[in-house]
Amino acid sequence: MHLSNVSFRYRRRAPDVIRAADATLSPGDVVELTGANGAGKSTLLRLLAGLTRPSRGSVTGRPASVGFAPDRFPAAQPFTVAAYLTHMARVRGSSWHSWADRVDLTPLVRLPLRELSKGSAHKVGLVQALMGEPGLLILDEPFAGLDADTREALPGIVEEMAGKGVIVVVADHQAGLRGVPGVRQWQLLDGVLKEAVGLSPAGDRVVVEVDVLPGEAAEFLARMRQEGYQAREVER
Ligand SMILES: Nc1ncnc2c1ncn2[C@@H]1O[C@H](COP(=O)(O)OP(=O)(O)OP(=O)(O)O)[C@@H](O)[C@H]1O
Repeated sequence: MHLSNVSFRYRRRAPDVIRAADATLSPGDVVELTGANGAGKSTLLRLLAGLTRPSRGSVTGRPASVGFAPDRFPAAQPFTVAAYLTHMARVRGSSWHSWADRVDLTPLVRLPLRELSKGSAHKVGLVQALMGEPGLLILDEPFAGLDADTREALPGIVEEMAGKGVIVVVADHQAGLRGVPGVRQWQLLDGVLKEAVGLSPAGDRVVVEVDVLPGEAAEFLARMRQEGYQAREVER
C-alpha cells in the first residue's frame, strides 16, 4: 500500500493538516504513529482507512478489507452490544464472540450501547475493527481508557494480526506497543510525516536483503519480527 504525496485540508483555503506524505506499507507491518495533540494523527488514519479522501496525492494498494477503531466509539446508538456486533459481523461475514472474549467484553454484551462506560464502549469499537479478517487494521488511541488486563492483551493481538500479514497502524501517545518486535515509528510534526529508521541504541544497523517467494513473504516477515528484527518488504 502506498501513500504518494498525500495532502489534506479540511476546508478550501485552510492550511494543510497533512503535508505531502509519502509512505509504503507492506503486509505484516506494524506502525506506531505519534505526534502532539492536533498534529493530524486521526486525520492521517482516516486517510489511510479510506474514510477521507486526500485533497491532493493518492493512496493506492489499500487492502480490500479495513478494520477501523475510532478514538471515540459512537455509543449513542439504540442497540445492545450483542445486537450491534451481530449486525456488524453479518455485514463483514464474520463472527465477534471470540474477540469479545479476548477483550473481556462478553459479560456486558446484553447491555445497551448507551449504558456502557467509556472504556467498555471503546472495547466495542476494537471488537468491530478486529473481526472479519481485515487486511488493514487501524486503531486510533486504542489504549485510552482500557483496563489493565486488556491493555496487556492488546500488543499480543496486534502481533498476532501482523503475523497473519495484516498491516496494523496505531496512533498511540502511551507507547503501548513497546515490546512488539519490529514496530515502525511514524511521527507527525507540523503536518509532515517522518519515519524514525535504522538506528539501534548501539549505533548504525546493517541492512540485509533476502529473496523469498511471494507467497512466503508475510510468514517470513512475521518470523523475523518475532525474533526482534525490523523486517519489511521492499519494492524492486
Ligand atoms: N472535522 C474537522 N474540521 C475542521 N478541522 C478539523 C476537523 N477535524 C480535525 N480538524 C483539525 O485538524 C487538525 C488535526 O486534527 P486531528 O484530530 O487529526 O489531530 P490528532 O493528532 O489526532 O489530535 P489528538 O492527539 O488531540 O487526537 C487539528 O488542528 C484539528 O483542529
